[in-house]
Amino acid sequence: MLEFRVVARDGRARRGRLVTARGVTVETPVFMPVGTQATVKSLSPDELESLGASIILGNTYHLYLRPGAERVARLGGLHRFMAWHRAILTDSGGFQVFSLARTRAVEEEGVRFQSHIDGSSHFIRPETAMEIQRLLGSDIAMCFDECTPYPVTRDYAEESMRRTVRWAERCRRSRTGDHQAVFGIVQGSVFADLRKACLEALQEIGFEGYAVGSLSVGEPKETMLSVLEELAPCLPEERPRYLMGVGTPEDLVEGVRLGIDMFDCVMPTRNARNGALFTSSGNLQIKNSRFADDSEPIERGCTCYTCRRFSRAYLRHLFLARELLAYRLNTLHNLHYYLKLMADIRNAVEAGSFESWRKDFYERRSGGSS
Ligand SMILES: CCOC(=O)Nc1nc2cc3nc(NC)[nH]c3cc2c(=O)[nH]1
Ligand SMILES: [Zn+2]
Repeated sequence: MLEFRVVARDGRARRGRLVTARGVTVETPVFMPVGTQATVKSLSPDELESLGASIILGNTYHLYLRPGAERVARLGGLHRFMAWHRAILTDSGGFQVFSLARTRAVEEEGVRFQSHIDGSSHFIRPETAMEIQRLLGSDIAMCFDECTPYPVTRDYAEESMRRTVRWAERCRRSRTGDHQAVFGIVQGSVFADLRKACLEALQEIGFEGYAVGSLSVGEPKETMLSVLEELAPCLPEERPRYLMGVGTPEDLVEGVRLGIDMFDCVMPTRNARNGALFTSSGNLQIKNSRFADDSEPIERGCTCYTCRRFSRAYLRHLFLARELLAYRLNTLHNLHYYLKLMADIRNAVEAGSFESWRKDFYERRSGGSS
């Protein structure tokens, strides 16, 4: 059973503590680095630990296609396979099937799709998604849902949401792994009444945590925030709240302010590989020629491995030379930035000073008192 306690509140923001059934503690609000193919790209598990990561994401869709869930189970499960002994949340693959797979057909029974790797045909039912996550042995499994694109008509959103609820029922009844919690995913696109109807139906079924799906799928920022503003307070107080696929540093701050506990996003790791680096005053693109002779670190005062040792000039050189070390050093910095941001947010919520911390956060980003 997944334990969760809110230990402090500051407005709608919550400071909480998750303890997985295996006994791993996750301080919330938390950012979960994405480890799509059983690795957070370019980093070792020891480096992830030293960055302070407590929980990472694994992608069911990818691991099902390669190397296969049965193979990972035969080798002792995902934690042992990738030597990561803290917490793992696996997504159900719903989003990947909708965003990655070639040709797909959604039926009541499940989703038919072709692998983006070799074009082979597959059919995933909600029960299959839960079986895959059981074999992987993650600490938190996600229901198989239908991620609704943006924009859609209200009828489409309602039809899709009702299917997600029927699938959630089937997921709840599926056999799950020992010590594995299951989260439901709230759908309903941008329609507040559909979102609330979905949440009520999911609470009827009963889950250990509740995720907000189909956001950060191309909708305007203010639309995402208004959906959250209305929905977040309705999510069960005493259960973890997870906003999927979000987001930029500003999104994390606003998500916490609206009562979200858990976040995942490929941004820090993907941007690192594209040379886009996060700093307190905004992003910098390391390949920019203005850094050619810059002996400063990415960000003065950043305590990450990269900033303690290397100059912007060196990082630009590595990036232009497509040296593998570029991806590692950029990723170490960006993940450090995200994980440190969440640690600062946790301290501010705990101290009851989140609003003043938030004001400083924005001042620094608008080139204020840096
Ligand atoms: C992480 C759990 O994912 C699932 O099992 N289904 C799911 N995943 C999503 C991932 C998303 N990423 C973004 N933006 C980058 N939006 C997302 C929505 C979903 C979703 O509705 N449903
Ligand atoms: Zn740094």
